[in-house]
Amino acid sequence: MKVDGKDMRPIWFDKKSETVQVIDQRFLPHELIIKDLNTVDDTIYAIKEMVVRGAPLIGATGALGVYISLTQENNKGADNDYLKSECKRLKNARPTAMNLFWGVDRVLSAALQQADYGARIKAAFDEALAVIEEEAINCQKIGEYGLSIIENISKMKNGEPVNILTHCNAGWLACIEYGTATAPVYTAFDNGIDVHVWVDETRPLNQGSRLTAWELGKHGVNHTVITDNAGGHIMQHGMVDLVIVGTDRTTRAGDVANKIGTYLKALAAKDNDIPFYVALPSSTFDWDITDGIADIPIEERDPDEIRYVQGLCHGKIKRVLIPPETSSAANHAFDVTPARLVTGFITERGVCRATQQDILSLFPDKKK
Ligand SMILES: CSC[C@H]1O[C@H](OP(=O)(O)O)[C@H](O)[C@@H]1O
Repeated sequence: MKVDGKDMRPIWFDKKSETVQVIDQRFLPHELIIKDLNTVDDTIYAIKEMVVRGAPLIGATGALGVYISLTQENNKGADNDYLKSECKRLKNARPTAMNLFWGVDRVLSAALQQADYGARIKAAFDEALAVIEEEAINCQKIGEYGLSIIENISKMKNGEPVNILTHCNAGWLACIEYGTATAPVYTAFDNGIDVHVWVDETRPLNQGSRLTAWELGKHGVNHTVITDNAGGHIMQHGMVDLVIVGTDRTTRAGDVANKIGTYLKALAAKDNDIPFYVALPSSTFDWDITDGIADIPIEERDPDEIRYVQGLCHGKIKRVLIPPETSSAANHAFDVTPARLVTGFITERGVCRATQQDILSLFPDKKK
């Protein structure tokens, strides 16, 4: 996507230095810092500490992590078991996003088909880049399919702004290009449709106020940052026409794991008869499970992410520290929205309702 006139992605292979490079999203929107990933440990750190985050991007980073493992100086010539153990370490970096397992396994499979070590490195590199380019195209298609949903609302409103609420960051920073939840927004905006986005700040790491607001601002999309708890109120007062969120893992029956707080937005949308769509590439479906509440692992992150709230106050960084001696904190990073609260899915193969039958109508190859 273009940022200040320059094409930008959250991850790329720098040909000059022959290094995988990423935007360190922990410093956005204040600073644009680029980080090299030279080792598997660098890659695991980047995923675990959310230097990179967002399901498709985590999958792409894991995919390149397999290539990095093969080219890492002290790994060259390592046997299959060692490569498989490094891939297991990569997959253990974060538990919820399905894309991580999909991306690593896909590149590992491509590599193991080559006996010659040099050919193995090339196969891993080519497959990882294929993952990246396919996910970029998939998000572009999500935008194209989601456009009609926004267009229809715009027509019903005689061109008045379509007010869309989103949670966390499911933008190009979470993917490669376009994003998932933001892809229909960017596509509608680029097609001249008047859109406005309500951006949930998304505590505790503020992916909405830090990342989604930055993205939308750079693209020129009108948006308003709100507290996480304001969503129900603005829905009740007719200020939201549509909710679109991303997902980290969705079951074959349509249960959706996404950033903590998504479930509450889905409940409020249902109560106010507001369409609630989930945008995802097929790499985010977990085809092996149906019951998301029972079977999707929910990441629990360091409670200090709650205890420390960074912000500028009179020019100084102020941290609000909840003393651990007196206050516990629980930091569940995701929740699961049951399919019954989801209006539909926007995928690279089209839009469908949130039922196993409708999902499989788009992905017949996944029928058991
Ligand atoms: C398009 S996937 C984006 C998805 O990932 C985010 O989680 P995190 O920032 O912890 O990686 C959030 O759930 C987004 O919806």
